[in-house]
Amino acid sequence: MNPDSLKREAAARAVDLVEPGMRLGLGTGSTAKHFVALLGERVRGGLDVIGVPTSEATRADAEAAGIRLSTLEETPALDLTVDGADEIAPDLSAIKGGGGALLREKIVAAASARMVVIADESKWVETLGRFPLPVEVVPFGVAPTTIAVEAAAVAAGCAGRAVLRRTREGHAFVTDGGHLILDLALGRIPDPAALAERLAAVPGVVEHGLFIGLVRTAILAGSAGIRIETARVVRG
Ligand SMILES: O=C(CO)[C@H](O)[C@H](O)COP(=O)(O)O
Repeated sequence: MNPDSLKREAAARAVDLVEPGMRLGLGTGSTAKHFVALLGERVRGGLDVIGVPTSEATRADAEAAGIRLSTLEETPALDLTVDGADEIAPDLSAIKGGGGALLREKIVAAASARMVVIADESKWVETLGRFPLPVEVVPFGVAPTTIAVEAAAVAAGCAGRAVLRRTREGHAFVTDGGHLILDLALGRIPDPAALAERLAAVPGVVEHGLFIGLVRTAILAGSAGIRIETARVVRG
C-alpha cells in the first residue's frame, strides 16, 4: 500500500474516536488533511462537532468540508486534537513542523485534553532527529538567532547546521504567524528535553518542533495494519 493510503487509514481510525459534541483541534499536513476530509463526510452525515484549525490551509480545507469552525478565543479548551507528525519516538515524543505550522499546532495541542498523532509507520523512529528539527524564529536578527540555535544544539549534546527554510521559488518561507523557520539538521537528538529547554531560552525563537509530553496516542498505519501506541506519562 502506498504511503498516502496508509495516511488515510490512520486518519480513518482517528475519526472513529470522534464523538458528537466534541471540540476538535484540526492538524496540518497531508495526513491531517485526510482526517479533515473524512471528518467532513461524517459532519455532512449529521455529526455535530466544532473544529479549531492549526493553519490557514487547514481552515480552508475544513470550511470546504463543511466543518463548523471556532477559534481558541471562543473555545479555549478542546477535547481532542488529531494531527500528523514528522517523527514519533517510543515515548511518543515527536518532531512536528515539516509543514511549518508547529506554533499553532503546539498551542492547539496544549489546549486539548488529548492529542492523537496519525501517521504512516515510516514516521516511527527509535531516536528523534533524522528529520531536521523545525525552529520558528522572528525575522529580526535571524543571523544571530541562527548562531544561537546551533550553539543551543551543541550545549544539548548534538550538533548540526540550522538552515533557513525557503519556498520552491527560493523566497524565505513565512509561517501563518509571520515568522521564519530554521531547519536544524542534527541526525540524532540524544536528549530531546534538554534541547527543548535550550532552544526555548534563545531570544528570537518563537517555538520549536519538539512535542514532548503532549501526544497521548499514536495511530500508525503500516503494511501489516494499524498499530496503536499509548503514552505512559503525559503532561499534567
Ligand atoms: O507538523 C506538521 C505540519 O507543521 C505535519 O503534521 C507534519 O509535517 C507531517 O506532515 P505529513 O502528514 O504531510 O507527513
